[in-house]
Amino acid sequence: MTSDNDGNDKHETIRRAKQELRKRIRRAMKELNDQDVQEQSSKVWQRVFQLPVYQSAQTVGVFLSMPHGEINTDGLIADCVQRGKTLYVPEVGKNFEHCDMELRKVELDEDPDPQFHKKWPTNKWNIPEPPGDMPVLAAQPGELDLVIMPGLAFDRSRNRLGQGKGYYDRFLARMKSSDKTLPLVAVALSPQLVEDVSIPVAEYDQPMDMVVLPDEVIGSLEA
Ligand SMILES: Nc1nc2c(c(=O)[nH]1)N(C=O)[C@@H](CNc1ccc(C(=O)N[C@@H](CCC(=O)O)C(=O)O)cc1)CN2
Ligand SMILES: Nc1ncnc2c1ncn2[C@@H]1O[C@H](COP(=O)(O)OP(=O)(O)OP(=O)(O)O)[C@@H](O)[C@H]1O
Repeated sequence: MTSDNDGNDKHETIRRAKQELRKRIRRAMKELNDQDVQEQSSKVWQRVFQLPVYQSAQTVGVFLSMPHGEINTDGLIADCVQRGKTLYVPEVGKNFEHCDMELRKVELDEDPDPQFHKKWPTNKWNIPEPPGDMPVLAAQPGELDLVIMPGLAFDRSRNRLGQGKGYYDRFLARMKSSDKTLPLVAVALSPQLVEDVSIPVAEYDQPMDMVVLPDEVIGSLEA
């Protein structure tokens, strides 16, 4: 077999293993009821609020949660607004084939609503996105102090399995062209930590600096 073919086989094996794991974790997340999600989410935010890297970050990339199967980020958003942090949120490209994503600056008024996103339009996954009349300011390399990362599953080596479109992988690759290191803090609920297998990783997958779960924090960061 040629070395080229070996490379293709390897990618195909990784892709299939990722798909299997996504199915399993999506199924496990369906078992959680709304109360489980709320309780676990607030335990995660209490841990995040104590992190020096969070406390010192002025400009933070966050995400606005999907209605189901994910940590609820309302508590995080409210805390950021109350502390006067500048927020950037995902906006996916209109061309869904390209899987392009920007993190866009959230322009808030003098007396901001901590749940501003509740009035925003939603995309095809029911995720709120910035309204058309908000100035389009996309995060540039070096601009963010911290990114709070979504993901479907994580392991103890801080590898991440995303929703499968590569949005964050591509975004982070673009943000890398800056001298400033960008701390990546992933947040997840208990069923999303896989203990029996490792997350399959390809070359473009970046490990997280920290994974914050309801009952523990994996990894560390200097403030
Ligand atoms: N809240 C939140 N916002 C985010 C992300 C995220 O993970 N969470 N993303 C992180 O990248 C991007 C959106 N990526 C997504 C990619 C796929 C699906 C999704 O549900 N896909 C399939 C699932 C079914 C299947 O394939 O089996 C679907 O369309 O139903 C959702 C979000 C940007 N915004
Ligand atoms: N930096 C990159 N440049 C180009 N293509 C990429 C890059 N990162 C990932 N991809 C492509 O994106 C697709 C999805 O990748 P993968 O399955 O690793 O997504 P994911 O990490 O689970 O998703 P996400 O980042 O959206 O949460 C793959 O086909 C992969 O080749």
